[in-house]
Amino acid sequence: EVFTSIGHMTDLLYVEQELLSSLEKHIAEQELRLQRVKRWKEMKEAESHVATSDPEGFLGNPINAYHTMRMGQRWAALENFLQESAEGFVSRLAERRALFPSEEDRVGAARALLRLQDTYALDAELLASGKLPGVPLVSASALSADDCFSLGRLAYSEGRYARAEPWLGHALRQLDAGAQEGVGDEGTVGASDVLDYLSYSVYRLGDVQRALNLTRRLAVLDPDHPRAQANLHYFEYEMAQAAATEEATTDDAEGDVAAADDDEEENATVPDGVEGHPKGDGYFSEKEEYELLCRSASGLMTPRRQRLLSCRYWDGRRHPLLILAPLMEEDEWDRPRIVRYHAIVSDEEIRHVKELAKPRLSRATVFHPITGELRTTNNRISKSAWLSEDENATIARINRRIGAATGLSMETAEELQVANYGMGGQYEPHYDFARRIQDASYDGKGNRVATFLIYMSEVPAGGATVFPGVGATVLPKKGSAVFWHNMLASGEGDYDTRHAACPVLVGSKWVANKWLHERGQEFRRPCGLTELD
Ligand SMILES: O=C(O)CCC(=O)C(=O)O
Ligand SMILES: [Fe+2]
Repeated sequence: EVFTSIGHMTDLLYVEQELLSSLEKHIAEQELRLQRVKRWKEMKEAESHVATSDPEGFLGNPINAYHTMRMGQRWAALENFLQESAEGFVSRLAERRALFPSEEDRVGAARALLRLQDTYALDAELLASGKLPGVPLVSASALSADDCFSLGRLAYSEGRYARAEPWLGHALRQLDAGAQEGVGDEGTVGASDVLDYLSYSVYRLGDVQRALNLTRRLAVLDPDHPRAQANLHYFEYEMAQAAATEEATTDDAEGDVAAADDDEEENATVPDGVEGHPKGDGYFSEKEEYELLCRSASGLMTPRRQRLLSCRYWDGRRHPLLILAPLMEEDEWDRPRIVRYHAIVSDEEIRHVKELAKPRLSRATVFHPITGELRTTNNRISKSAWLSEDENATIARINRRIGAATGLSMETAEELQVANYGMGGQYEPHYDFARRIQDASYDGKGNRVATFLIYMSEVPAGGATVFPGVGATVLPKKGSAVFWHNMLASGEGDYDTRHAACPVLVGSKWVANKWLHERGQEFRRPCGLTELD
């Protein structure tokens, strides 16, 4: 799929550009051909006029009669001419079809939009308009009624009626405001499709009166609609009941209402209370904590703690690479200690690394916590590539700089992992170190003792690295890197290092990870004596 990396999606823009220029050529050719057809038609019209004003006189001329006997061939020639005209372009289109995003991409992209909406609490109408923070005004064209309907239906199919309602409502308003223009069957959603889903969503959200009004509209538009009449009666009945007994609730007889898309039209059963909050106030699940941190740029750093953080020039204890050009080291967080190195890689190096990585990017995988298998999941939406220092001097230079900055041995480090995030690209909360003993040995190199995370792009909106357990937020800044230890000096994993990459709202986020391992660090970072050291 392509939606998981913005870098790969850029190829599509060139495919479209090429198709547009062949379409332009096609249109120019068509215009010439149409002119020929028109001239032919005019000539035939003149002949036909003469012929029909005196049919027998006309056919009395054997030449005219002969032409008339060839009538079939002449029209067949026109038919061929008209048919073959589209062939060149259509076959070009067919060739390119293999490069188009798949249905899996479309659904992935729709899910990404809904995820962005969840994480950043975005209004459907605002998102549909494409006017997002950090986006140049001209660059996004709005989502059509069709698009809004698909997004609403996706949320609906997951039982998320509160999420579905604004999308369906926006689709309906767009349809009411005027028909959409498209070619072929683009833009075919009708108000009755939208009303079908919207009325049921509204009903499930408890607004029976509005569900009734929408269903009335549906019944007028489409009197033979399979669900409209029955639902209409049911909603009317329920309104009457509600008027009779004040405390009548909406969900006591849900089985009688038919939901759009339901195979069994009676006994519609859709999961209850999907949007509800089962937990009491003041309790945040990790996911909520994660989303909260992603929304707030500053994290939970208090001014008092903040004062203890500082920045300094760092020469890696007089490391030869850094003596003349010390790094700017800045504290980002105190516990776990997270530091940032500014300007650790240059724009030129970044350009080069991206170029090396791009053709090798493939969908990132995650260890299954129980089986230990590597697989792709929605928790990690990015593509990545491993770059070896043996094949490239830039990679070798970056690795040496990481060694100098951290003072750790690079002998047991993994290769540089370059990642590019896709639409709504994220990596949900995880530890970088392995928790299963089987995985933690890493072929005798020991566990991932530390992470050096290089930001290779700015991210105009979203895409922060967050640590939900402690409330830390780190914003991507191109050319800088953050560094933390994943393990306590005792050799235990530091569970406070659980972290995540927030969904990218606007931009193409690139990072490079360098994971350093335990072996080789014994004299550089000695063990502690207690479990918590
Ligand atoms: O991209 C980020 O901000 C974090 C990435 C990360 O945690 C990882 O790749 O392990
Ligand atoms: Fe990570």
